Amino acid sequence: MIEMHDVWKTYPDGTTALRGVSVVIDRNDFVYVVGPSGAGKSTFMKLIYREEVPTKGQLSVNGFNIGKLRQRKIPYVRRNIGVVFQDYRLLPKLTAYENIAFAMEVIEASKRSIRRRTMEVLELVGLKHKASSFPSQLSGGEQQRIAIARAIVNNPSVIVADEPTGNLDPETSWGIMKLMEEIHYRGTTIVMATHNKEIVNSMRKRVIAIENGTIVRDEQRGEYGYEA
Ligand SMILES: Nc1ncnc2c1ncn2[C@@H]1O[C@H](COP(=O)(O)OP(=O)(O)OP(=O)(O)O)[C@@H](O)[C@H]1O
Repeated sequence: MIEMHDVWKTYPDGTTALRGVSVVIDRNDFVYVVGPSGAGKSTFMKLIYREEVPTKGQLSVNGFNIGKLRQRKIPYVRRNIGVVFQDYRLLPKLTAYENIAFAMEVIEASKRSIRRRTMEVLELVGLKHKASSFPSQLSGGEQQRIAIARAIVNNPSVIVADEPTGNLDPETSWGIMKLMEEIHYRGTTIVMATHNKEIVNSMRKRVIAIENGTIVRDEQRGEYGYEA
């Protein structure tokens, strides 16, 4: 569960990106975060995966107070959050398989469980046959599938995805969205920032709209609500 209470974020240069955000995202929610460019969506996401810390207010993820987290607890909390970016961020010198396995090596999983689980998630994203390909040999949609496999390999309770379909054509985007739905169905909370009006309007999930650093709308089975 993610809980924010009157969360503010001002960057070191004085830009205030979030102004008093309060929200509860329950276990197994699927939430789209929408809003104009510069509204604060990425900042909202970065706070959840602790890339940034709040300037003011309370934020907890799975019961951990993110603002006051001790350094040694950070890896433990991060392990429970998978992150997916618009630009995939795969390691170019590692194969698809190695990119995924690496996330398990970092947490010192056993060789046997790495092998088993990496093949399992490759299968889930439909890319077992591309296990030995390098990112440069994969299409954008395939790279994003590998990035999603990497994000879920350690069984996180939450996936935070910041514009995961931003670089993809509509058909490929739909495939990614169906995959996210499948992951959600298997019991993972999904928080996804997106500018994709068509997808938000047809999936009818919870929609949180952020404008100028505040939540202006929070609807179950919501709509995108802006011109694309
Ligand atoms: N590291 C930073 N330092 C200073 N200002 C920042 C930083 N990151 C973001 N901002 C500013 O904070 C505000 C919110 O940015 P944010 O990236 O959260 O918006 P966004 O809604 O994700 O936008 P987009 O849809 O364009 O990705 C903007 O004014 C932005 O310029």
